[in-house]
Amino acid sequence: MAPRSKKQKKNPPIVPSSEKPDSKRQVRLILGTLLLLVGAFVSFSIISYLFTWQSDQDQLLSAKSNWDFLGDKESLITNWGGRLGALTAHILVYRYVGIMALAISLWVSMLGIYLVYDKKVFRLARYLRWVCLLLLIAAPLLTFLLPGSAFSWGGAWGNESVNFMNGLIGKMGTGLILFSILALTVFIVFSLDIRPALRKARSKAAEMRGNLTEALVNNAAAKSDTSGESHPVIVPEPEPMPAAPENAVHFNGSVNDRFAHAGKEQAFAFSLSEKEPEATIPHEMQSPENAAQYLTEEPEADPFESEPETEEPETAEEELPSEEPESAELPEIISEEPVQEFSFEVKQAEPEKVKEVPASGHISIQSNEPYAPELDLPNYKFPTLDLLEDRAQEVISLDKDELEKNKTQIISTLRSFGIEIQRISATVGPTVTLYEIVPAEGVRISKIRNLEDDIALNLAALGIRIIAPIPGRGTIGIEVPNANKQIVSMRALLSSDKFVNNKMSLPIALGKKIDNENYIVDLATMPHLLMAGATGQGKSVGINAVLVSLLYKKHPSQLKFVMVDPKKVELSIYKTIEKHFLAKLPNEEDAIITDTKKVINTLNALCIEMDNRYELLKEAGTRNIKEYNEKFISRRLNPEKGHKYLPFIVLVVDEFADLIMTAGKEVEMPIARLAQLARAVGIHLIVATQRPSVNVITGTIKANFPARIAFKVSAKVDSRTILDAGGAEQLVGRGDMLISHGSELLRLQCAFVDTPEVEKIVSFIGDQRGYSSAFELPEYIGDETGSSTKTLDITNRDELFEECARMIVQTQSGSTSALQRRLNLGYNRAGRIMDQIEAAGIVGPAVGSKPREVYVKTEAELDAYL
Ligand SMILES: Nc1ncnc2c1ncn2[C@@H]1O[C@H](COP(=O)(O)OP(=O)(O)OP(=O)(O)O)[C@@H](O)[C@H]1O
Repeated sequence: MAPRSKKQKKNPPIVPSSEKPDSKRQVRLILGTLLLLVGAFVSFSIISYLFTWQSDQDQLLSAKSNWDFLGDKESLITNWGGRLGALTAHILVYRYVGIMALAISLWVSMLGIYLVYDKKVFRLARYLRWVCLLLLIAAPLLTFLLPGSAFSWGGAWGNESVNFMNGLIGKMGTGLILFSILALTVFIVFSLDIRPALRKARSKAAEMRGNLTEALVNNAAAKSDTSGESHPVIVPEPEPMPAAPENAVHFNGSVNDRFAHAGKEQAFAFSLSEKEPEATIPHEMQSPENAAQYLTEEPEADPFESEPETEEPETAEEELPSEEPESAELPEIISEEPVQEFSFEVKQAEPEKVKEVPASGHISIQSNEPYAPELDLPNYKFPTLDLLEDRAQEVISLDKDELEKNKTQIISTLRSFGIEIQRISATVGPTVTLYEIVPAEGVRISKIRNLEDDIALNLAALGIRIIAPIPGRGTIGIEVPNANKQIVSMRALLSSDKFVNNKMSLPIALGKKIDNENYIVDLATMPHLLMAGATGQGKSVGINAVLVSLLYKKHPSQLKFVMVDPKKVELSIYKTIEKHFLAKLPNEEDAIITDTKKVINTLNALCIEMDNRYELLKEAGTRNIKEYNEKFISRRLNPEKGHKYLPFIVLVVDEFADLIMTAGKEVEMPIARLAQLARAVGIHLIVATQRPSVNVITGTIKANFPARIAFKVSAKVDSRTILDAGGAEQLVGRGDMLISHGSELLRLQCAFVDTPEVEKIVSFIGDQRGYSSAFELPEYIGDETGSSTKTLDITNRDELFEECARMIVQTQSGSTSALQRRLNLGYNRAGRIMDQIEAAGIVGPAVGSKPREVYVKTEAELDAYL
């Protein structure tokens, strides 16, 4: 057959690879593997880019060059393909052809597979045509259809071509042209499919014609029968199947019709034979078997098939339906054209696949892998215990003489006031020893309580505290400071089982109780901490103990600190861990806030963060941060709807009195609001002050800080201000403290951690790879302070603010994506500038994906405004 010989010319028989020169095969194999890997990597990176572009784009665009970006070890890239993946996807998608770049990478993978297998697994030439067509048409179409989208669906090509066409023929014209091209393409593609359908329709018409003829003939015969006359019946040509082979090739449906109806519907066969008079193989079509054989050979003659497949005849033979002329599978089976059409459908399905893969890969809902926030910094190492001093040797042995002396003195003192006791026992703590007495029957406790000062005077010791009675013990306690005080080792606390193996959200090792039990509590349940005490009594050490505990237990992705240090020296040591653990306002230089004005903005930003978090919790149907994060980790929340893993935020204010003195209500109000509400959303406060007066620790503050720590204070009234009870004035200093938590009042010796140790810990953390910048708090644009706040905002504006505002006024389109494209800005920066432009009243609020309304109509108006 002519077509067969043509094919043989086109595709010489495949030489088994073993017969080929080895080196050639090896080169193909290596090249194929390389292409396959490159294609897979680029596809993977592009899919990832769909989800990670927002966070990576700023860094990509701010890098001086691509090489700089690739070499920047500090940059924190979220693309699954790392820096190279992010850059490749960015170039292909953003700078060139948009999401259609995926078609290129898939094609490269196919080419790789082809080279590796050494045979035509895919129809590469045809697919290449498709890729080109997609790149040309789909990119502008996507840009046209998604005009306000921040994501560059059509890439630079899509944007430029649509912009050009918009300018040239307007939006309507662009739409018309694009859709016409689309319709034309679809028509060209589908025209291959229309012909079998047309053929089928024709054959149906012919069949009907045949039936009609037959009916007429029968009718005529019946009439002649009734009239008694006998006329010869003229029936159209009786040849069963006069179809031409070309016909069989191009119009398979009708061919099958033909052999299915062969012998039954002569008129049908006849009608076809009329159209294809040069029929040469009608006999081959007489049986389905023959027809199958015949048909399987036909594709080779298909003039539309540029790359006939060697495997296809087998498939055709397997799938050939024997009787069903209208089988939907028929085109696939017997002709190349339908295969071509089918492959088109597959290609259409490819973008769907792309949609699915990211959905499962990124959007939590479909992935089974729990989300791990630690993967932000997978190589982060927690500080080691050897960074802390080993103070185990400093444990002071119990002085029996001292104990005996104190016991005798207590008994004789009480006796001198007419108080007899039944029993006395002692518990030796790190700083004080607790003597517990059981008074003789009939002794009134109030009598002992009233004698507190006299007993202390008689014992001639500083720091005596009488607890009458000890709640829940039925005894009266007398705390007497030890002559030799023991330093509570932070290292011992942090290595204790209670600290290492607890399930607390924010465990803090505060110190040791009198009975030497480690006091480790969960800051999340406290939920805020107020620390007060006279200067030099151990407040800073206390804050360091809390911060160090958290640093030893939490990963940077789980915890952020907002540090306020009006004294400028206490917390500055933590600057080293800015990129790991600190949070700050956008565009703010220092993460440790020392300026009162900035403190107000920061506190208000925290309130915004709190409100935002409440919104997220509400949307997620959760009641607190724990439930929310659990839901997020188990991938039941969609990050595309703004859900994200929420780290705990701990606000540390070192000198609260100073802030209240300078800013008063402006500071007190947000602090009170945060203290009241922020607990559920994981924002906790640690506020310290050395002036525990009532105008600093106001009723509002006190009411919202159930956990309060008092170091030694100078007067009983201060102790009452802090704890609502006396006792803090009796403390001995150097970390000796009272903690009031709920109804409990406990005496603790604070764990000691020295500044050099903290320095070692923070530099251990700071030396590791961190985030690209500190955790960003929401921007706060003050409005209560009127013009002064506005002036402050102007100074904080992005340097491209004016340029962007001008561009928006010129184009009269408040589109963030346009800012991104034209000024080569990252998503976040463009969004921030747009917010500033909105705050300046130049554009209106965001309305879905549409551009914002522009309020300023002319440049002159804008100049006047600026
Ligand atoms: N827990 C402790 N164990 C042992 N010594 C301590 C402890 N806490 C504090 N000290 C001693 O007390 C000194 C002063 O402590 P710290 O600097 O914490 O006081 P402060 O209350 O912060 O003072 P200021 O308000 O003036 O900064 C420390 O240098 C240390 O020697």
